[in-house]
Amino acid sequence: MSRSRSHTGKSDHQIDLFAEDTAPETSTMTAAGDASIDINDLLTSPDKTEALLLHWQQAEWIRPLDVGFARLIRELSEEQGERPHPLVLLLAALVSHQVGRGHVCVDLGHLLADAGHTLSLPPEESVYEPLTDSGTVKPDQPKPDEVLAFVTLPECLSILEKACAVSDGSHTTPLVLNETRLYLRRFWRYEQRIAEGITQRLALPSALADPQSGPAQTLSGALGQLFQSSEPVDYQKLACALSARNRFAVITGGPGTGKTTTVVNLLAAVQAVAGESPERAGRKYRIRLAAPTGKAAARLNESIGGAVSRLPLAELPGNVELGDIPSRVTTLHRLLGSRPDTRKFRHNRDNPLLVDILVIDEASMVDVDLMASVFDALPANAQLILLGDKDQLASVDAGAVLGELCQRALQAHYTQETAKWLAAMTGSEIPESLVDATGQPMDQAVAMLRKSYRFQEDSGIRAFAEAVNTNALDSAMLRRIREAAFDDVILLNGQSAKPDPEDTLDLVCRHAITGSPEAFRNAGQGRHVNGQSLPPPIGYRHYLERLQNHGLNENSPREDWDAMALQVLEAFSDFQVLCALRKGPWGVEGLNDRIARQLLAGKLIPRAEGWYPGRPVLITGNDYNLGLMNGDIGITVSVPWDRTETGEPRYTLRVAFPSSDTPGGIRWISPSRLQQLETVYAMTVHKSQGSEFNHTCLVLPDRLSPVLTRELIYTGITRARNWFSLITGHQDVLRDAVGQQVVRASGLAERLRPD
Ligand SMILES: Nc1ncnc2c1ncn2[C@@H]1O[C@H](COP(=O)(O)OP(=O)(O)OP(=O)(O)O)[C@@H](O)[C@H]1O
Repeated sequence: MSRSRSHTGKSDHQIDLFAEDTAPETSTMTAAGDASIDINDLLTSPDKTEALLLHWQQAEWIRPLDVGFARLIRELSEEQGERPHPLVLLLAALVSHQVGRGHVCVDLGHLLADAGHTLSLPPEESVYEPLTDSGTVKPDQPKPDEVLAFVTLPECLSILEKACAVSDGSHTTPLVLNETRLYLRRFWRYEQRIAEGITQRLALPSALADPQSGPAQTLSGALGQLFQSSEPVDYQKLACALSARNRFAVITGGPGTGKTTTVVNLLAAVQAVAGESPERAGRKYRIRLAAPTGKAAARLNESIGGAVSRLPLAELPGNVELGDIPSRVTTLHRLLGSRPDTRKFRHNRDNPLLVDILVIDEASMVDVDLMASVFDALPANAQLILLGDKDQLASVDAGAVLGELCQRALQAHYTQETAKWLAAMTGSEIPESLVDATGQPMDQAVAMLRKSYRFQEDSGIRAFAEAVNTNALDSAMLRRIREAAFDDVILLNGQSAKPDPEDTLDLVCRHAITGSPEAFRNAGQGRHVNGQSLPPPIGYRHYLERLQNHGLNENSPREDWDAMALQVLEAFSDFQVLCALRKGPWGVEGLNDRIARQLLAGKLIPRAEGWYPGRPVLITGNDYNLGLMNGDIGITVSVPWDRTETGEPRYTLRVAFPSSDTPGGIRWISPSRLQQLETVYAMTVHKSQGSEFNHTCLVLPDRLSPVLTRELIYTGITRARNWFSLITGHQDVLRDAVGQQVVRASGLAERLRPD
């Protein structure tokens, strides 16, 4: 068992993983009192491993929660009369750490091959200037790759298999080992419930399977009416057909590829099939639409109404009426019936939703926990359709469900049988490149939309997003952006490779106020979109001036205040600064502070701290009492509705939020009632998911960090509807970030593969 192998070139270590059986128990070590730790010794006793974990906790490499979980495993093992192997404790803390970083599990093969990279430990604050003197990364700190350097996969698996805290899931243990993946039990269950929900649905027979059957003929007829494209392959029509056939389906596509349009057509088509079905006796399907956040739900609400009103209902079979196609979108939490202080929902296996078809938009934001709850709440034969952009950032919490389900979407991998069926339903041949005789069941339920209808062929936003997404960001593209060769994209400080940080941050503030129309091609003048002339890009001055000059007074009726607040909220959503980080001068905190001070200097706001008229706020946690959801945005307004002791009107501050119940309505909430919020002149790209802004400015810091990834840059760019500006603290950061991809450890794709 003894290993002697130099892995860093610095020293040779010998660790015997089983030495703990004979090693004398030393007194408990505390990280505080132990400056240097002998790497050879770390996996020889639970105490020493715990001391190592405490060191990592003190260095803020791992969370107290991770150490606490390892302790819990130790206690549980000892209660069962087992002295836990130190490696089990170490891995318990590391799995917990990985879950905190969005992974569903730890792949032990990857971990042992490259622990530093797999765990992102030590945390890389910067690759340009290593923070050796910052106090965060201590040179004498034993690193995970050093500690795990002599552990082999077979040894590791053998130790885990013997541990009483670990099982294959067949009985209740806090850790589950599935092949080489180690899970916290809860997350293993989430993944299992999702995989079961999908597999069970994919196996259900479809009344549409025979192209000659009545229902299939109705579907084909309805699709013919709904899609009149002259393209050789209409991918929207194909997606509709595929999703109609399956009780579980995924439609993925980039911005403006017509996900909403497709799903509205799909719902009309399936209602036509229901209307013609003798078994259903004309009874239509009960359909619900949901999105993971209030913001995403509101956006879909806006776009779906238009798409529904354009449906050629009179031309469809099955007497489809407007009321058969839902146009109200709810949040997933509201749909499932969330309850304060518990993760459990009102709707579950025992109390399923009354629904035949559920459509979830922006599904990339749904984590494994919520997705498992969706499957729990759905009746066994209900249809689930996920919509989203597979290339966007994954959910904030653990998992990357949509991304994993769409791993093979680009090449489709449709079997001959699927391709033939699709050709029969849509009337067009499926390209050979999308056909694969070895296609898997999951492949037959995924459709990718490939043409953007929102962005014109010459759109810079579209070209830039595509270049980022395909890792094809070359100097020619960057030059075009820097020189305003596109109408809609500008790199504002592209002249210098490493501009002065203070100058750059000042530039962000000036840009945030005006939107810098002069920097865009033709100063942003003369653009037309869908035949309408587009106003030039704007910044925050626009909404603040609108608020300052509202012209209302004590005698103005409440409806006028509501209408004004709505206009101000709309004006605010015309522009948004996005950034990658939370802390530091380039993060949300630093930029919010700096932009507020600049707005104060420009007399656009009366104060830069605390509550003041014009302060925009982002809700950061669900508040069921107030009916506010994480991601909701409100603007602070001074209103004359309170009275002084003498009965005179007194101006006080209220925060105006768009009403989630009444379209166009406003909820006025006193600042003191708001619990979890932050100022939102700057917002993280993560928080911006599900939102879209007329003009988006993405600020990248002056150094690379692990959060700066291709998915983050792509998500940032695709939040822009008409104008996109980029400001970067270091030009290499953009290139390097595009080279980093998010890979989340999970076993979902593996579980969906047939044995
Ligand atoms: N087949 C089509 N032919 C012409 N225009 C289309 C077609 N499909 C969609 N559009 C138009 O393209 C725009 C974007 O469509 P839609 O909102 O359905 O896309 P989306 O993928 O849902 O967008 P988002 O990225 O905002 O989620 C809309 O103006 C829509 O009317």
